[in-house]
Amino acid sequence: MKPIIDLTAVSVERTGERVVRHVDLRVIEGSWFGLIGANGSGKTSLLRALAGRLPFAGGSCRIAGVEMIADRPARAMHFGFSPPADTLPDALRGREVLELVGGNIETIWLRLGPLRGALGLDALLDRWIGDCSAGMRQRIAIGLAFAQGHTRVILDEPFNWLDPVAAFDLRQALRAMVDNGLTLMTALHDLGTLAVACDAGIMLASGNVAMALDSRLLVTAAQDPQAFERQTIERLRAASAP
Ligand SMILES: Nc1ncnc2c1ncn2[C@@H]1O[C@H](COP(=O)(O)OP(=O)(O)OP(=O)(O)O)[C@@H](O)[C@H]1O
Repeated sequence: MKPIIDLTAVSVERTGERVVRHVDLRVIEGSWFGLIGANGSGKTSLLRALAGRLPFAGGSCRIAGVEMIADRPARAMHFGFSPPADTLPDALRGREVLELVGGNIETIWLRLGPLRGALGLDALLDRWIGDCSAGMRQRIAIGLAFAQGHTRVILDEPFNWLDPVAAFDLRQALRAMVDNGLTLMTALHDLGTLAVACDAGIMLASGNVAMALDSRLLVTAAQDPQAFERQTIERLRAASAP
């Protein structure tokens, strides 16, 4: 199958230091691609560059067959991307932030589909962002990534701060949307979600691909998530050993 996102030897620099090095990855349309790796391994930097929030320092980034390595605005237009939850404006209510990004709330609900209930967004519409807990902010931030109706969405650690019920409901809703055609990329720290929900992925270590997690491996992982967790933890430990 032809990839919709095709990165070859991409690099990203932060303050002059190369933090993503010659990474290759391919994402098939209508699939969920997971990135795992130690803190500081480059997941956020790679996702932010793909979403046009940072420049690439080299390589090739083809999206739907079009080269976009040097075109940050085109990449930013192409993907839904949630802002970091702690950067949402305190002085606005949930509804105002969502409508600023996605227009009329009824249209936004249509775009969000099962995420509206999974994220409990109705209860947050009239709440000031400044009065929201970290998990409430996270719910709104995830909603924003879908508010414009993108069919390709990038989420950086979307399960952070969510309570167990919300995390479960979000995972189910995202999986249902992927089964319906959404292409999703997420950074994850939760190996259980990677095993049971993702179709493919990579493990990053010090900005390099330490392990490709292909669909065959993840099908096996879903059958025995505990064994997958043990093996992956060993790989992560080895990959981040000094
Ligand atoms: N705003 C920034 N300015 C300068 N360097 C940064 C910045 N953000 C991250 N870095 C550096 O880039 C490298 C990769 O960080 P990045 O945030 O991409 O890792 P990560 O895998 O997402 O980590 P985590 O799991 O902790 O979120 C680290 O060495 C980090 O110190």
